[in-house]
Amino acid sequence: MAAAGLHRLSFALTLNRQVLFHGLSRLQPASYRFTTRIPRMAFHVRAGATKGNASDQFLAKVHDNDLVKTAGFINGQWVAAMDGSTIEVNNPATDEIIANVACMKAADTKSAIAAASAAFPSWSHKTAKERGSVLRRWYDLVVAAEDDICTIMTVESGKPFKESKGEFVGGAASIEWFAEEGRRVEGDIFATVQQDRRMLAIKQPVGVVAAITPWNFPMSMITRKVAPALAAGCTVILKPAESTPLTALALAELAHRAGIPDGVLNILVGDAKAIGDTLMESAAVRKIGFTGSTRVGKLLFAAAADTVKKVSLELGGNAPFIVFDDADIDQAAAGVVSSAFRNAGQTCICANRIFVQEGIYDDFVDAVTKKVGEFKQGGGLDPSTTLGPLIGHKAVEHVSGHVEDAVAKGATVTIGGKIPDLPEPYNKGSFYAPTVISGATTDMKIFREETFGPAIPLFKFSQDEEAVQLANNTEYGLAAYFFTKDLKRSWKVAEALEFGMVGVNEVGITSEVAPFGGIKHSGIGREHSKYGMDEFLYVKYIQMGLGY
Ligand SMILES: NC(=O)c1ccc[n+]([C@@H]2O[C@H](COP(=O)([O-])OP(=O)(O)OC[C@H]3O[C@@H](n4cnc5c(N)ncnc54)[C@H](O)[C@@H]3O)[C@@H](O)[C@H]2O)c1
Ligand SMILES: O=CCCC(=O)O
Repeated sequence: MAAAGLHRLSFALTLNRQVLFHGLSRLQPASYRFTTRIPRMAFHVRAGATKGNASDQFLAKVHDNDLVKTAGFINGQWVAAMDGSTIEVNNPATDEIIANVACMKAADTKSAIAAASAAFPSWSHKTAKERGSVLRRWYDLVVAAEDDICTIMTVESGKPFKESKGEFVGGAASIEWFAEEGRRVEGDIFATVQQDRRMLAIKQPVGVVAAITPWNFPMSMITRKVAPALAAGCTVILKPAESTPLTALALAELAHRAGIPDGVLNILVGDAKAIGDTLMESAAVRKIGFTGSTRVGKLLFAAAADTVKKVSLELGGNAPFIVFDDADIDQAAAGVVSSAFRNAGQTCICANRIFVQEGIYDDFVDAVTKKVGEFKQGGGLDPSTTLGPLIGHKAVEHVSGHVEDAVAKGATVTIGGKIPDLPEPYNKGSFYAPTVISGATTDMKIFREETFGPAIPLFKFSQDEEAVQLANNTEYGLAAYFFTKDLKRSWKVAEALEFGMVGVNEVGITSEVAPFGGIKHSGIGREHSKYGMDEFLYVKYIQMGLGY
């Protein structure tokens, strides 16, 4: 990959200007020196900096150890917040500050809206092939920077490096998929009802798109919105989560190097409410693509009404996982553990409520408890770590509140149920021990609410209908899973589950080729696949009169 050689991207974590950690692109293999004490993080861009362009500015900021204060990307320029304010970014495994980034607000947001609006006419008039080629270059540069991006993700989100790699593969695949999919946007020609008229429909980009993303997947939640929006011909203002902005900034730098024109992709880091309100009030912003909590999603949904924006919302989940008595217990236990403890339980599609048929209940509790006992908690850059921290101490309180409530109502903790004893510096991190709860019942918080942490409750059921009724007994409708070897049961249960996605004998359901999204309070709209492209297009009906 020639571009990677010329435009090699490297990131350095610096302490008192002494480089403690250095991640390099795959052309120059990384020599990692792990440290847990990283009070300050800087992106270090080495090559590809042509004098006077934004990469050069980026480089200069890094040399001043100053990027941390700018960190907004508007109209192809790295900019500070207009009021000069900054916010801290923490490593949740150690609670140490790794960066201070710009805290942008309403005035910065207005400037990004102006840039995205000005860039829209020329970007939307490019051919799909031209846009696809730029996206493909972005994909190539992202792939060349894989280890750097995974390192950043791990340090700012806490997820183990191996999990960052997993997210990276999916996140990069979204760019590749939509780079290709843009060329397959097609319209319709309708059979005419009058001899002197022709009727057809074309699809056009909706305009300026606001994308707001969460911290639990710092890369893939971004690429699955930004890539289809850009492929469709829209321009974008992205607001990543304030706790994980660094991955987004790396993606912006690579997008710039790939040739995405100024103003087409803008990044705002900072005050969520001020940025969100300004984006939602703006008549120029024609679409909001949001992933995050159901609470914030509902606020944005209501706010979008005023300017009648197109909306897609990927919100919270409370996924059921049903294990029928004919299932392979080991496979089902492995499935539960891999789904429920992915990203330390902080995945919207994590198995959250496990329903086990009574004949196999005790064996299943034992199998899951044994598997959960194999996790090793610690810092994500340590290769032996298999379970990372939660995003913050509040999240630990939320999970422990669910566990305490379950125990108070009669459940038994078979493993975990506490804050683990970890050595320095992880004793300051936001860890909760992986936890299994047996004897769970429907009056417990853990049944009704999204736990979003490493604790799973096991409920007992006897009949198939009862399992489906329990599974559907939630306001959420994102993902559901079940394990059985019975074909007839598979169809009946898959069709009866009120969820946007169903995994049958499988938990790895996310793919760029398949529609991702929920129903009920889990959201509206779909990401990925051909449906994910439609979210950024509107249909225009054209009638041609031939009788003039
Ligand atoms: N359905 C999905 O695809 C999916 C994927 C990942 C996460 N999630 C959900 O996300 C939640 C966890 O993420 P989170 O805690 O970051 O969610 P969150 O709703 O607190 O934050 C999400 C984003 O919204 C921003 N935000 C917060 N308040 C805002 C406001 N008033 N206006 C505009 N933006 C605002 C945040 O800064 C962040 O960028 C969980 O509920 C999880 O299930 C859903
Ligand atoms: O948190 C939600 C995203 C999960 C995924 O992409 O598999």
